[in-house]
Amino acid sequence: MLEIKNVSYAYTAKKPVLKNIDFTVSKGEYIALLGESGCGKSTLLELIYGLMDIEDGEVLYHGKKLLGPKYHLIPGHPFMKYLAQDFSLMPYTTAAENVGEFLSNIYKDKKNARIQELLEVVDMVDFAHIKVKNLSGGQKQRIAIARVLAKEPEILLLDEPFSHIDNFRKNNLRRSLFNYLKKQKITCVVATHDSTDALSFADKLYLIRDQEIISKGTPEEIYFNPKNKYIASFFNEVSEISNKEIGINKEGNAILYPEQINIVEKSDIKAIVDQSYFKGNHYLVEAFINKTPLIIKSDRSYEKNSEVFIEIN
Ligand SMILES: Nc1ncnc2c1ncn2[C@@H]1O[C@H](COP(=O)(O)OP(=O)(O)OP(=O)(O)O)[C@@H](O)[C@H]1O
Repeated sequence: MLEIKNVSYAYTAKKPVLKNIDFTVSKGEYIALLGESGCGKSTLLELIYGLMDIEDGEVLYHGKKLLGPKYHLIPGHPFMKYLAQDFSLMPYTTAAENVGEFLSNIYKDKKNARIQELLEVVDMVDFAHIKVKNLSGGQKQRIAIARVLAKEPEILLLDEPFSHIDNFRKNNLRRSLFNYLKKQKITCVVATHDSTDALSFADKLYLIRDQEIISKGTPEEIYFNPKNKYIASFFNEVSEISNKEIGINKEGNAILYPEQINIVEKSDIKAIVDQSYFKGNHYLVEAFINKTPLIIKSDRSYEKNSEVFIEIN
């Protein structure tokens, strides 16, 4: 078990980056750290990996404190791999050589089979003999993922692992990688600002804002019970409207995803359409109740200024 215990961190005395970060990760679990750019996700991964010393709080693995660079000549730990945003590849050697760099040369066949297996996981078999400097950004990122997997780490820390990969490949790669990690029971902590990296695969999400974890739970728990609009808007378009305006006899506001609002033939709630946006298999209709905007999922578009009736699911 990996334990992050009450970790706080500041690069400079005046500005804390992380405050009281506390969570545990079981073997084989996939944890996603979700937050806006600059909220401290990379810093947290670097602290877990041991690139900086933790003055306040501690990180434990199997109950043993992990120490930072003050105590290690080479920072990091043999059972853990960290994929930073800069990939750290060797540009003048081939993709396959990069993946196999840390594998033993004694059993050549075994080494080559392992490289092949990993190139398959990241769908880069066809590029095995291309020098890394000649690969695209997304291809480099896929090779970097294969490289950190090569020596079967017990813990994998990935910082925005799909940031350079086009949507065309992203879904397949996510499926392939996370299924592989689950099969091998590799514990994984991913830092991302993209909820789609997390929703379908993560066992737990931790949302970070203003240095702290503001929400934690399974993807379903957080998606269906967001504490506020900020949290909900990580996952989807959101509308916030006072309960009274939508006929709910309760103080406060309702936070609604587009699929929770329906346009129906007749109801007591009227809205005026502003725009309809084509989304492939549905439309998002932006409509106003007085001055409050609502984003509604619909199977058709509506003319600007048309009057529609609303029902809340
Ligand atoms: N070496 C450093 N020295 C001083 N401040 C730093 C250093 N590295 C990061 N910071 C600051 O710490 C804060 C958190 O940065 P961090 O890179 O951890 O955020 P992030 O959530 O990973 O963002 P991104 O997704 O853009 O990488 C930012 O305000 C950043 O400017």
